[in-house]
Amino acid sequence: MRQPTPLLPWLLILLPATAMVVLVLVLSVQTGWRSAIDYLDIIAELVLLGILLKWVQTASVLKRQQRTYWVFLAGNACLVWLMSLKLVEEVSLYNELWFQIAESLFAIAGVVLLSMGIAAWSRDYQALIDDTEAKKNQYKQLSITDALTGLMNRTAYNQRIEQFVSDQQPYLLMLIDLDHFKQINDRYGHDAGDAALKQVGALLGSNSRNQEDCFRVGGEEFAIVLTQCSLSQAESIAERLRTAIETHAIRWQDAELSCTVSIGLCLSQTGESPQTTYRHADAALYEAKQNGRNRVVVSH
Ligand SMILES: Nc1nc2c(ncn2[C@@H]2O[C@H](COP(=O)(O)OP(=O)(O)OP(=O)(O)O)[C@@H](O)[C@H]2O)c(=O)[nH]1
Repeated sequence: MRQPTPLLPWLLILLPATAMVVLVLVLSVQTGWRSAIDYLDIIAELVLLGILLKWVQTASVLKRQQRTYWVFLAGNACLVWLMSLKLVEEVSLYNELWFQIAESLFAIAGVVLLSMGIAAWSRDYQALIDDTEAKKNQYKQLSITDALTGLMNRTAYNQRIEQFVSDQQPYLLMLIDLDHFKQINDRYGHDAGDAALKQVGALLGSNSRNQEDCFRVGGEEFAIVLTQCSLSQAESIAERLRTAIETHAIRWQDAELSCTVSIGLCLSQTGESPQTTYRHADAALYEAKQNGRNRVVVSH
């Protein structure tokens, strides 16, 4: 969007003001000066003029919203013209009909344009607030989302578990780790490894009761948290997930890779810290790895 040149608004205001000063001098010579008391009016009008000019400077913060900015500026210019004419009238006693009409027109135009400016500014401001709010939510969402898989990340996992602990709600933690994942990276390259992580993540997400229950908590490690579910139900879910991954062909370019996972499952105990529950699930996962991988082990 093209920004208005900073000089132009000032010229719009200052040129007529200068013209008015010249007019005052010329008309004063013709009509003579008023009594001293009327100079109070002149001072008041000068103060108002000063305020309006200050407004022009303040309104420059609106430059991003060009239309609003120009409406404000035009409203201000009209009022500056009005004040200038009033000054001329006050100082020089010049009071012809065209002067009165011009003053009225500037007064009406000034008030209408400033009102329109204020309405437009309120709309712009509201849009800015909405935009900021939307961006804040977007950044918040990004901060808890894993960029590769699109699943919730470790931060989101920690927040969720903290919530369970503070609500004293028991939960089942399933730690899922890809088996021999290093070999996929070594054999097919890091991009193939990424593709495998994405596809396994998608599979876990779509097989979870709720996508929000599924997290990527490490390089090739995922977690699923379940509530209102018995240990044996969770074990069948884990078994179902393990089979789904084992039988899924991971597509990478023209190749189809296969991959298995080991799963450690643990039920949190009342008063237990999140770290302890995680350690128990991790120990079960380690056991699954030690016992030959591609299996589910429940922590007892
Ligand atoms: N492509 C890719 N690889 C990753 C990412 N994060 C971690 N890794 C790799 O995952 C591999 C993990 O290797 P290990 O810890 O030895 O585990 P593993 O080969 O799966 O063996 P086990 O867990 O014992 O079955 C390492 O090679 C890491 O470089 C990632 O975001 N993308």
